[in-house]
Amino acid sequence: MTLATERVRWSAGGRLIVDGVTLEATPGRTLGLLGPNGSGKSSLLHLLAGLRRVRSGVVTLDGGDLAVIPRRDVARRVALMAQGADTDTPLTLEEVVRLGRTPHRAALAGWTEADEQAVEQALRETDLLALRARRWQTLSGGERQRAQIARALAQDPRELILDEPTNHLDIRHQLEILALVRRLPVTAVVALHDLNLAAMFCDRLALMQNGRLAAAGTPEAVLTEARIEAVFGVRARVALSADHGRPQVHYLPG
Ligand SMILES: Nc1ncnc2c1ncn2[C@@H]1O[C@H](COP(=O)(O)OP(=O)(O)OP(=O)(O)O)[C@@H](O)[C@H]1O
Repeated sequence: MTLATERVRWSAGGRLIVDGVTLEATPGRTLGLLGPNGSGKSSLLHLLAGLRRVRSGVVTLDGGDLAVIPRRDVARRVALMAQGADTDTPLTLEEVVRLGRTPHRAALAGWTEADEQAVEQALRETDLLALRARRWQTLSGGERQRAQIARALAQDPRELILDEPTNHLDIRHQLEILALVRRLPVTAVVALHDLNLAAMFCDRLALMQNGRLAAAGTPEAVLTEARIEAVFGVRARVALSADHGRPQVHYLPG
């Protein structure tokens, strides 16, 4: 068991933003969250991370109501890399990644070997060892994005929630980061805009539309031509890739 939602609703600004979503992540697998701009993906991810309270319904972690689990216990389990979390900090890249260890450290306790190893591993896996001493302000958008992912990995979560983790990355790093997420022994929920990358790297997909779940299931089941047109308003041809066997979307003009 891991993260799940049951008929979850959340509203803001007098509007229902997440409207009755029931969803279950599969332990150890990668769930991709798709949907047009403003369809409620980020809002749902914040609910899954326990950073927002549902208006009705329930978010569960291992079957228990997330809202009653102490914040620190949730932070030891669930890491969220949010969109637009970037700040102008005077810290170095490595110092930012080390912040990921905060939920695991007792008050006044020193830096441990386990903390050190988690940070080293996170820097290695995100290809950032060479940049560790760089000041945050001097990093490119993509380098910062990889550092935010490294910070989430240093948290050593069992549930890893990523909101568009690849939108600033070059194609090699997009492929590497998504392959890494799939390879890690975590339950991952990842919001993505690239339907082809989602199909390649996610075990299951959930498609949001106007705050509701329009479809959920395997990439083949979710990414049909009719659904892409209905949800995104885009005509497309979908074929199984001869190289990796997953659906690949070819967008059609007009
Ligand atoms: N705190 C808030 N107050 C008012 N409206 C909000 C708030 N948070 C989100 N919204 C609105 O809710 C809708 C869904 O936003 P959300 O960020 O969850 O969508 P999204 O699917 O992640 O979009 P994108 O693909 O553009 O990142 C949007 O219309 C947004 O403006």
